[in-house]
Amino acid sequence: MAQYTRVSGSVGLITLQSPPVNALSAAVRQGIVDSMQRALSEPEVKSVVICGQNGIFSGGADIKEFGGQMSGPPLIPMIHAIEAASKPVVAAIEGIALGGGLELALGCHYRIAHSKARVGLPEVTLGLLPGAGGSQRLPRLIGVPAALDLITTGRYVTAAEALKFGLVDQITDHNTVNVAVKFAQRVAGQPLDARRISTYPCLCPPDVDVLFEEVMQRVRRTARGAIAPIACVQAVRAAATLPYNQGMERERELMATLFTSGQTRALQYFFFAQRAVGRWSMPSGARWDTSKPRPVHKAAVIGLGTMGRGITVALAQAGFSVVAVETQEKQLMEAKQAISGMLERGAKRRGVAPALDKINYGCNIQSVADVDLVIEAVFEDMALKKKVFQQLSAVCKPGTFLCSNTSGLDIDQLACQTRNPELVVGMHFFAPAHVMKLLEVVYGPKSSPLAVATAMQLGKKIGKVSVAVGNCRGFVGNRMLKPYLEQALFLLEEGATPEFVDQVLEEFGFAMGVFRMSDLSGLDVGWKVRMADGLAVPNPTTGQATRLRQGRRYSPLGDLLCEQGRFGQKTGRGWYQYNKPGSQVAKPDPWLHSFLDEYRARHTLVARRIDHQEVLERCLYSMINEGFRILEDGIAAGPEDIDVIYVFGYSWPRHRGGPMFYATTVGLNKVLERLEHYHQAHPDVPSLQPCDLLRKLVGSGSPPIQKWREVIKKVRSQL
Ligand SMILES: C/C=C(\C)C(=O)SCCNC(=O)CCNC(=O)[C@H](O)C(C)(C)COP(=O)(O)OP(=O)(O)OC[C@H]1O[C@@H](n2cnc3c(N)ncnc32)[C@H](O)[C@@H]1OP(=O)(O)O
Repeated sequence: MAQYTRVSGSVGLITLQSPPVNALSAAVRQGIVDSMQRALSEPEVKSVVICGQNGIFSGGADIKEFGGQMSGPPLIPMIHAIEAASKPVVAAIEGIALGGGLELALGCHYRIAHSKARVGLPEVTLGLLPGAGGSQRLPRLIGVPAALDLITTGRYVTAAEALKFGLVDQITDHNTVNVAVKFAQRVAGQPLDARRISTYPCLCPPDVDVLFEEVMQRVRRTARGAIAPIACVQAVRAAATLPYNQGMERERELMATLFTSGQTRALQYFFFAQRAVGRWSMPSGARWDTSKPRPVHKAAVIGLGTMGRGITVALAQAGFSVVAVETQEKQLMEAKQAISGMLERGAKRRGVAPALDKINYGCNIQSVADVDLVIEAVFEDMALKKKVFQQLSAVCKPGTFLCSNTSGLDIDQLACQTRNPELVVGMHFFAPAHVMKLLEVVYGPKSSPLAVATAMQLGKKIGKVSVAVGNCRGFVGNRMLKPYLEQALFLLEEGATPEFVDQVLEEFGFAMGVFRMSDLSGLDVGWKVRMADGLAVPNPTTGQATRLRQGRRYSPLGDLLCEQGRFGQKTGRGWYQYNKPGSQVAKPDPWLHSFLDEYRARHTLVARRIDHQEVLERCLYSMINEGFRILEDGIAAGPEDIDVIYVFGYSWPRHRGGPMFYATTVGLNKVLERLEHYHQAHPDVPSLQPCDLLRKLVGSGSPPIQKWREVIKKVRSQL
C-alpha cells in the first residue's frame, strides 16, 4: 500500500509501504493512484514527494505477481499520470530504485537521491526489458550510449554516477525526504513542460547506427541464447528512431514477447532460487534460522597452489586477516608474489587500496594456532589431507573450524582425523576462487549446524553464493558432472567428434562445451582419480573388456589421451590442438580424428550419424537423472540448490534456470521416457536408468518444481 500525508503545509507526501523492498504490488500501485488523486485535488497541496518506507525507494515491480492474474492499476498509465500531473512531483530516492522503481522515478519531474542510493534497470536479468516506459525515457534523459549500457547489462549505478549521467538532479548526505520536501516547496508553481522526459528528443551520437550494430553484435555474442538483451537493444533503438508514443508501442510489443517466453519464467525461478539456498537445512532438521554462526575474525589457508591463492585473495579482499601457509619456501615466495599481484590488480579495478597487509605468510603449520577457521587447500590426495587434518587438530586452539577445499573427497574421513569432527566441513571453491561466485559448503554426518552456519556466513561475507550440501563422492556439482562427461565420451565412441558435441552444448548455452572445458581444467586431473579408483589401467588388454570395467560400460578414451601426454591446454594438446602450451584457442585436431577412427576399428565399433537431439538428451538427461538421485539421497535439500550450483559453478545458461528447472520445461514425463529409451539401448550404463524419484514425480502428475520438496519428503519418509 502507500500512505498519504501532508507535510510542511503544502507538500503531499506519498510513502510506499510494502516490505521488505517496497515492490510495486497491486496494493502499492492502487495506493499511489489514490494518493496522487488526493494530492492533485487538495488546493492546499502545491507539490508532491514520493518516497519509500524504511529507507528504500522501491525494488521495482513485484516479481511474485508475474505469471498470475493481473490486478490493480497497471504501471504504465500510473507513471504517465504522474508525469502529466499539474503539480511538481519529486522522487526522494533512498536505498534503491530498481526496475519499475526507477521507472516510477523517471515519471516524476525531479529526482533527489541519497549519496548511498543505487539505481538501475535490472529487468534484463529477469528476461525482460524496462517495460514501464524505462526503455523510452532513460535514453531521452541520459543519451543513447549510457542508456544502452545500463539497460542491456542491468547494472546498478551509485548516486554519484547517476548524477554524472543526469539521471538524478541532486544528491544529498542528509535526510533525503526532508531535502526532497524542501526542494518540492521551492519548485511549487514552476512550469513543468521542460520536466516531462517523454517530451524530450532522444540524444543520439552522430554514428548511432554503428553504435547499435556494435552493441547488438556484442550482446548476441555474450547472450548465449538469451533473448532479453537483444530485445533491450531493439527497444532503445525504437527510442532513438521513433516518436515517444510509437516507441512505447514497440516497447509493449517486445515486452509481450518476452513476458510469455520460457526464459523469463526460468529467470524468475532462478531469482527466487538464489535466495532459497540461503535458507539451508540439514537432514537432521538443523536449519539456517535456528543455527547461529560464530564470528570469524582470522582465517588460515593451507596450501598455496592455484586454489589456495584464490581463496587467500577472496578472504583478504573481504577484510579478513589471513595466515597463508605453504611448507616449501620456494613455492611460498612464488605464491606471495602471485597473491600480491592479484590483490593489486583487483584493487586497481575497484579503485581501492590493495589488502596486502591483511596477509601473514608462513611455511610452518604452527602459525595457524590462533585462527578461528582454517581452509585446507593442499593437493587432492586423501593421505596428504588426512595428515594435514591431524596436524591442524593438534595445533589449532579449541573451537577452530577446520574446512577442506576438496572437490569431492570424503569429508567424514577427514573429520575422523580430528579431535572435534563436529567442527569439520567442506568449503569447495571453484577456480579461480577469488572470481567464481559458487561455494559448496559440505556437511558430513558429524558436522555441527554451528560449523555449517559459520561456513555459510563466511561464504556470504566473501561474496559467494553458498549452497549447503551433503557429503558424497563429488558432492553435488562434480557428482552430476560424471554421467555428463561419460555420455560425451560414449558419443565419441559411437561416431561423434569433440567439436560437434561442444557445438551442440554451446548452442544450448554453455560457455564451453564439455571437451573444451576438460581441456581447460586439465585431463590429467580426472585421470589420476580414475587411476586411484582402479578404473584407468595403463595398457589394458585389448578387446571388449577394456570398455567394460567394474561391471559397467567404460570409455578409456580420456586415459589414452593422457598416456600420450595430452593433458589439454597446458600441454598444447588434448581433445583439441593449441598453437602452444597454455594457449586458449582450440582448433580441431586431425590427429584426434584418426585416433578415434583407429579406436573404433580396434573395438569393432561402427561410427553412426549422431544428431543434435541425441547429444543434448544423453548428456543433459543423464546429468539431470543424477540430480534426481542427489535429491532422493538427501544430498541436496531441494532442486534450487542444484540449479544454483550449476549456474554459478558450471556455466549452465541462467536463462534455462538450471538443470532441474530445465527438466520441467522439457516435461518430466519426456525426460523419463527418453532415459528409458537410452537405457534400453545401453543397459550397461547405470546412469541412464531412470531414478525412482523421477518416476514418482511423473507418477504424481509432474508437480511444479516449487512442490517437489513435498514429494521428496514423502519418498524419504517411506524409506
Ligand atoms: C517489467 C518489469 C518491471 C517493471 C520490474 O520492475 S522487474 C523487477 C526489477 N527489480 C529487480 O530486479 C530487483 C530485484 N531485487 C533485488 O535485486 C534485490 O532483492 C534487492 C537489491 C532489491 C535487495 O537485495 P537484498 O537486500 O540482498 O535482499 P534480497 O535480495 O534477499 O531480497 C529480500 C526479499 O525481497 C524479495 N524481493 C526483492 N525484490 C523483489 C521484487 N522486485 N519483487 C518481489 N520480491 C522481491 C526477495 O525475494 C527477498 O524475499 P525472500 O525471497 O527472501 O522471501
